[in-house]
This record gives sequence, C-alpha cells and structure tokens, in this order.
Amino acid sequence: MSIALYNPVSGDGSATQFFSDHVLPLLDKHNKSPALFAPTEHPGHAAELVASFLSAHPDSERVTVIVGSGDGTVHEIVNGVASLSSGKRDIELVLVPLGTANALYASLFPPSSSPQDPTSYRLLALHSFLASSSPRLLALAETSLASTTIYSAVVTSTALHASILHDSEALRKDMPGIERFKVAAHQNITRWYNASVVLRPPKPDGSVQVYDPATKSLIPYGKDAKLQGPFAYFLSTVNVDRLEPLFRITPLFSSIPPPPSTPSLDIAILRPLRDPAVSSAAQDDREIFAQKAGRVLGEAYNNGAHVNLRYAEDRQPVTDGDGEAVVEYFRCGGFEWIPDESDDRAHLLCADGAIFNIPPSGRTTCSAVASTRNGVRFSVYSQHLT
Ligand SMILES: Nc1ncnc2c1ncn2[C@@H]1O[C@H](COP(=O)(O)OP(=O)(O)OP(=O)(O)O)[C@@H](O)[C@H]1O
Repeated sequence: MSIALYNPVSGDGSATQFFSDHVLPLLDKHNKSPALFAPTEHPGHAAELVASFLSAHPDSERVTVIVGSGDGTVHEIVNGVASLSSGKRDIELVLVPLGTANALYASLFPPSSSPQDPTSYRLLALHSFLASSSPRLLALAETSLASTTIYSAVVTSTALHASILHDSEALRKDMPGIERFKVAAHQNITRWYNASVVLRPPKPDGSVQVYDPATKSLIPYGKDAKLQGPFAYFLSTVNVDRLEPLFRITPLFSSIPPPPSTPSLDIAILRPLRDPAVSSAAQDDREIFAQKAGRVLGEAYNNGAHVNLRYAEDRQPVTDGDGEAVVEYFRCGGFEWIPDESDDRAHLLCADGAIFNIPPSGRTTCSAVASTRNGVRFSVYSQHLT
C-alpha cells in the first residue's frame, strides 16, 4: 500500500507542479496510484497525514510513503510515526527531492560530475521503487531531551551548526535558497560553546573509533572518550555523508561505510584549543580560529577534504601536515552533550533542521538505533542496480 505527499512550500515551491507534471503520471503509467495523495497544508501536517493513514490501516505492516519535500518534512514523518502507539511497521520512503538541502537524497544519489537533467535526477528514487528494488534500511539518531524523544534521519548537532539553523530560519523569507545558511554561518563563526561530551561505543558491541589522517583509516580511540570544550563545531550524522549536494561534512560514511547491521553516528568536531596558535578564549584568538574554521569547513565542499587537514609547523591547517588532526572525526554509537549552565547558546540542539533547547542544568543523549521505540523501521529507495 502506498501514499503520496508533497510539501508545496519546500525549496523553491515547485512541488505542486512537479507532482502533477511528473510523479503522478509515472505512478499512473505503472498502475501504482497511491491510496492517499495530498499536499501538506501546514507545519506538522505530513506527520498527521501519515499517522492517521497508519491508524486507519492497522494491519498494513509495510507502507510506502512517496514524499516530495526536503529533509524537514521527512523528519516530521519519522517523528509522527514514532509517537504512534501501534506496534511494528516497515515504512518505505520514496524521496522526491524538492526541498532546499535534500541531504538524505543527495547522499543516496550523489550528484555526478557530468551534467544531469534535473527532472530525471529528482525521479531516481521513484524509478527505483517502480522497478521493485529493495529499499535500504535507515539508521535513526534517537535523542533524549528532558522527557522528550526526538528522532533524526540526517543530522543531530549543537554548537555552530545549531546556531546557524537557529538564525537562518529568520532569514528564510528573504533567502529561500541555501544562501541563508552561509549568511547565518558568518554571523556565528567566532562563537565558542562551553560543554563537555562523552562518546559511547556502538551497540551491541564495538568501540569508539577515530579517524587517523596519517593512515586514512578509522582506528580504535584509545583515550578516555570524554572530550572537554570549548567547542566551535559539533555535528553528528546518520545515513548521510553530506548536508547539501556538495557539502560532504562526514565523508567517511560513504568512503569507509559502517556495517549496515550496527547503527552508528559519524561525528565531526572542531575544538579551538587544539589549535597550537590559540591559547585562550580572548577575542583575538577567536578571530584567528574563526578564519581557520571557515577555511576548514569550506574544505567539506572540496569532496570532504577537511578530514585530512593537520596542523603544520607554522600552525596552519594543511593536507600534508604532520601535526594533530584539525577536525576530530569519530564513529560511535552515541554521545552525551553536557552544556555549561552559563552558556545559553550551548543549549541549542538541531535535529534535522528543527531547533530544540536543552533545559537549564540539563544535558542530552543521542544514540544510533535501528528502529523507533514503538517498533517502526524506516527504509529508503536508493540506487537501482540493473
Ligand atoms: N503548507 C505548508 N505551509 C507552511 N509550511 C509548511 C507547509 N507544509 C509543510 N510545511 C513546513 O515546511 C518546512 C520545510 O519543509 P521541507 O523540509 O520539506 O523543505 P526545506 O526546508 O526547503 O528543505 P530541507 O529540509 O531539505 O532544507 C517543514 O518544517 C514543514 O513543517
């Protein structure tokens, strides 16, 4: 059984047209007309539509949801289904990337270097579904925040990334494209976040791993898995190696893929006090580090080259340096983020673009899981191998 939803305001607002011109005719042609077809009418509506469809069809264990949107709408669907009381379900997502960033889709279907027809590119997952491929299981990042549980299918972050998402929402009306993220990044680049982090190994067994740029491999993290701030950047992903088509912030997810049977998080961290040129939190040191952080994160657009940067003797980040890694890159089962009570900004948490506040004196834990607590598994249609 399948349903089809689209968000008419996601991305550049072209979903209505795209569904009537391309998606519905294709479904009709293959005799796969959905049991429900609807635009979302307000924030949260996608979750309501899927949840009420599932409640009305308690015996449908496997339901396909064709969704024309960005990552935010997918996030709403995952969390809406996770809050249902009914038991085990398999939800298969057919993504039609019509949002701004489309991180999940761009990771499943990395843009190729040769020119690609944009319409055909957006229909790749739908064709995979129509060709009866097997969908790929998604991991979820399960975050506990006070008494709330939040699931992310793409990113869970604090520090700079959460600040960017928090501030960029105010810019959405004037800047509907990804440009608003760059403006918000500029506004926040000198900020540091006081917190500590504990990294947890993957379940049921495994160890916290760290990327070693010298050997270009993930190795067991021998040290104490507690990291002391301040942090400039702290971002974890599941299922993706990028947050935009070309911003490969966690490239090892695709270049050294984790075993599909063990859900894990890839985490990229920048801690300013690891920079040999930075000795205090004074404004001068923040400016010095901000310039480097901007350059280092910019290397994520260079096919994820930031993970191989190391401090050179002149304290600059370079690819052939022999000092410490500039970016700390971990693969683990989860983390605990403990913000300093006095640092309000360190209390911001981003889950797939949605912003949450960690309560005063609170902390948050995030773990990679294979299904929601109520027993729902999600999968996505990806490359169709012929
Ligand atoms: N009819 C509607 N009017 C206003 N907002 C809506 C409507 N339908 C859905 N939304 C909201 O639009 C938000 C953005 O949606 P979506 O994630 O699909 O696109 P995006 O933000 O452009 O893309 P991405 O998340 O990939 O950057 C969602 O959080 C959702 O709550």
